Amino acid sequence: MAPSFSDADSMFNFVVRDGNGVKGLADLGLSKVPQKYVQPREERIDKLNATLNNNSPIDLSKLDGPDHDQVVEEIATAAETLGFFQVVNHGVPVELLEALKIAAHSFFGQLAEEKSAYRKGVSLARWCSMEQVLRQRKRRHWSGRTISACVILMIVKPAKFGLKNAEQLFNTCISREVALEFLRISIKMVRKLVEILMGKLGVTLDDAKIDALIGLKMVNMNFYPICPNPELTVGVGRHSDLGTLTVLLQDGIGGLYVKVEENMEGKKQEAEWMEIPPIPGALVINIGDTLQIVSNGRYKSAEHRVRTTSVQSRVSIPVFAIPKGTEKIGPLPQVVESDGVALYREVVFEDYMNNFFGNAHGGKKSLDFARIY
Ligand SMILES: O=C(O)CCC(=O)C(=O)O
Ligand SMILES: [Fe+2]
Repeated sequence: MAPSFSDADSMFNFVVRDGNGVKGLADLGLSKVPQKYVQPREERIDKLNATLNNNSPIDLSKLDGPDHDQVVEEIATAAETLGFFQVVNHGVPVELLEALKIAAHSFFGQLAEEKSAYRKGVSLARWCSMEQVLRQRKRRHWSGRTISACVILMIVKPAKFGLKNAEQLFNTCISREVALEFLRISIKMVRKLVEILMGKLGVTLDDAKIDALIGLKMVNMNFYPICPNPELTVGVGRHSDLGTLTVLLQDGIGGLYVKVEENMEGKKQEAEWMEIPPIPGALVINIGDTLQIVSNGRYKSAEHRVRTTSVQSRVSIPVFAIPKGTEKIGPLPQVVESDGVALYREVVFEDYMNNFFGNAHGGKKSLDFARIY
């Protein structure tokens, strides 16, 4: 029998405590989402009012040929304007991308009891409903995700953590080799992109400095169950990513929207939302807050959000490349010198991160923590 959710806690218990996730709600076959998931009008995503980003994906293999400079230009321009672009010929084999998407579906397709082996406090490879993260919020997101910063630690050194179920996770959903390969190639690409973007600022960073910017890697798996009311809900609300760069694998369903605040001439305009459409074989790259700070505002950390879907469940797998907590993050001196002013102060990344996760912030307010002007 379907649970009745007579009070605020009973639904939370069903979704979080009992490990059913939002998927559990979706599986009840509700004809309308519970009120808690209905977003205020200004947060809803109006598909018909959004534009489509029809930029061609950037072909990274051309970095090794005569078109090198043009490709560098395309990358820098995208980072300076939208803060989002897509890449092909990135080195991750298509079969590997497919295996990752299947793994995400198979993880979330497990029974609540099976997934509970990975719940917070039980396993370092943990999964949670967005609710767990967003309990304080008035309105909830129609999605679930694994928080797998620790998965990465485990795929590298599972024994160190004494976690038997790390093996189990990787046997059930994906082989450790596949996950590691994705991480390895993605990070190689991130390193290259950081070098290129820094180069365009006139700065050459040594390996240690690049490591400082991308020292931690987190891989999440996001799951957006079928939703009866995509027009009323959000999969993930407006936010920017906190790190340096994010590499995102999205499946073919679509629903990722980026806020466009400037027109082609770089002038402020009334914000519009633009969909980043799925392109088979491509990976999405976006700039995070850290890179905006380090570049003194030259590269744009893009505000984005995700629509829910009524057709088929959607998965996405972001790799977040972020600094280590102890790193100090601030505008690069060479850039400040040429700009004549520092727009951000130097912050310890851990403080930035605590502020980022500790406060419900709509959009890009997270950057205010470091902003001077
Ligand atoms: O699912 C997506 O397309 C994007 C997810 C996202 O923005 C995130 O995990 O930070
Ligand atoms: Fe994001």
